Amino acid sequence: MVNLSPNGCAVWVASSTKLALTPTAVALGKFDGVHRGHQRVIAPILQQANRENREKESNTNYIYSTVVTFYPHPQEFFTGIPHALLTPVDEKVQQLRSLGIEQLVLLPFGKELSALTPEEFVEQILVQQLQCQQISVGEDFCFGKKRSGTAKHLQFLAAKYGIPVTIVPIQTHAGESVTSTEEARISTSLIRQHLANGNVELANQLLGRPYTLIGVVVQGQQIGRTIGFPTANLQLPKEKFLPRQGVYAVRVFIEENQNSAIKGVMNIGDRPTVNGTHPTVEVHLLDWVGDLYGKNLTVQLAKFLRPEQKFSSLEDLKTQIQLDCIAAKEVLGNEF
Ligand SMILES: Cc1cc2nc3c(=O)[nH]c(=O)nc-3n(C[C@H](O)[C@H](O)[C@H](O)COP(=O)(O)O)c2cc1C
Ligand SMILES: Nc1ncnc2c1ncn2[C@@H]1O[C@H](COP(=O)(O)OP(=O)(O)O)[C@@H](O)[C@H]1O
Repeated sequence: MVNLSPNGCAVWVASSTKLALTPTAVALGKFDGVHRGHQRVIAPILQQANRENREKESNTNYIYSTVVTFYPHPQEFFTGIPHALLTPVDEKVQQLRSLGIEQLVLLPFGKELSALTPEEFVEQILVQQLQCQQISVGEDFCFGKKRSGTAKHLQFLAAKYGIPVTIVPIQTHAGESVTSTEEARISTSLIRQHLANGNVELANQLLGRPYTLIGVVVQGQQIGRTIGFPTANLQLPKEKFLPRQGVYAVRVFIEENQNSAIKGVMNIGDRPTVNGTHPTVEVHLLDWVGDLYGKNLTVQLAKFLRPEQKFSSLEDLKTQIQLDCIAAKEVLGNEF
């Protein structure tokens, strides 16, 4: 599968090593979120691939900058419980493409792969199948049966094949409440925690970009237009991690218009005022009129404004949404 960007650069997505383009310079990990820490792990293989490629005259030895990850998420395989993701596959591909990665290899994570010893993983997957020339991992990377292989172990095993391994130190951030290195560690779980608490600004800092929801607009109950606030209802990938329920100030991009942001307010919740039964994600675009059904929206979260409430009338809900729009304009006002 090839995923093309608007400027024509492509990411080759291989659902098994058999379909991978080789030889490779590999960054190994789960990379959910493609956050600032992940970006540091990915950087060395971009440099390596570029250097090697410039030196090579013929295409036969072209080294593909490749992210190798596991699918489904190993936690899902071990617990049997669906694991929500900050970046489902399509969004991960988008992020990797913007970093300059050429290939994403999804290793099917199951009984077979999880039973490989570290030695077997290196020999079969990295050396034989991916023809790896260079590897980069985070300091806390674990691999192989029962997670028995460490980054240092990988370095030792790969050296036998002459493959250099870069071990990237854990990236930390300096937050106000941070008291230990562990608390300061930039991690997918810390970002999830901030999002679950509505701390969007902190999550965005750790990601190195705004947390984003990408989905297609579907029909709702058609009540929005009757109160003067039509809302585009988003259908998201089922595994997408949702932040705290409530109302947010957001920036919205319609389809391919990635350069023109529209201010908006978003509600994530069950809509108790209209006796909603399931959570929905809906966005009202400020000072904007048009048809969005079937369109793809990219919604960047800027700030959590308030929790969802049950109002005694639609009129009260409308008054509150008017206040939400004012609050959102204040948050987003000077930015575009
Ligand atoms: C900014 C904003 C804030 C909202 N806040 C609430 C809320 O606090 N409580 C609630 O029950 N519904 C809330 N909603 C959801 C509305 O109930 C919903 O948009 C309305 O019922 C229209 O739904 P429809 O798109 O299915 O027609 C909010 C929607 C928006 C856009
Ligand atoms: N400013 C706007 N923000 C969001 N959607 C809008 C806006 N103006 C028009 N629309 C259109 O109105 C639809 C939402 O109207 P609404 O009455 O809430 O219906 P539904 O319940 O189907 O979402 C959107 O899907 C979009 O096509």
